[in-house]
Amino acid sequence: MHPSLDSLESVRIHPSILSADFANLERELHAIATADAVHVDVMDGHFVPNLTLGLPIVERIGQVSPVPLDVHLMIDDADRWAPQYVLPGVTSVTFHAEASRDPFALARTLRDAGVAASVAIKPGTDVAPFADRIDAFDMVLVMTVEPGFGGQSFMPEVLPKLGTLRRAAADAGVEVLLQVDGGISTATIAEAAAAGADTFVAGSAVYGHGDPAPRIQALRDVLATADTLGS
Ligand SMILES: O=C(CO)[C@@H](O)[C@H](O)COP(=O)(O)O
Ligand SMILES: [Co+2]
Repeated sequence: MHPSLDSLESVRIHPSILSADFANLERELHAIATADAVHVDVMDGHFVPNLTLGLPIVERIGQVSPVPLDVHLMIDDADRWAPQYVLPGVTSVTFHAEASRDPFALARTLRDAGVAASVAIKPGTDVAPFADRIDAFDMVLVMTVEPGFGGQSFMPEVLPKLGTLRRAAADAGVEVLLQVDGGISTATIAEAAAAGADTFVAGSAVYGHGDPAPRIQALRDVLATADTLGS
């Protein structure tokens, strides 16, 4: 596993600031200080039909956040842009396989630049090529919604991909984080954990209901009593 991930606990909650109050970002970041990382959704209006934020804002978030940044790039031409997101405070950069000409070469570039290299796959994307070369990545993000928007419904039909990846990692003898993103809540997190996920992004389940801290704890509480890591 990449050294930047060593100090984290075995189950990880990453609130997505996509559902935060963008007019009060610094306050919203401090409100999730009990999380393991903040998930930062970068959307370009091309790869997905939504536009969020880019390099200067991610750079500033990295300067003020009390927790590490888990950057999720939903942008075209990942090969060109992803390395530029290796910024202070950023511990992992996730790019979409569908937006890269060579995901394995890009992962190498990110590792060499000092961050955990992570590839994301949309619900319709075949997991096999990434399971076959699982050692190339420090994290794989299995999207549990179509990327682009927060607040969508969880897609349980993608969960078998997690088992495929978990078995591939065991066979290869490597440690890889398996992240799920989209529709994660107290109602769905246990199912994702049982399927093999260990890193959980939650946007609308954490933000927008008053204090986020009890929302983070509620997700942890469900995991504490759930089957995890595909067991
Ligand atoms: O990447 C994305 C959406 O494309 C996510 O990170 C969302 O921000 C998750 O939001 P919820 O589904 O948890 O509300
Ligand atoms: Co995301």
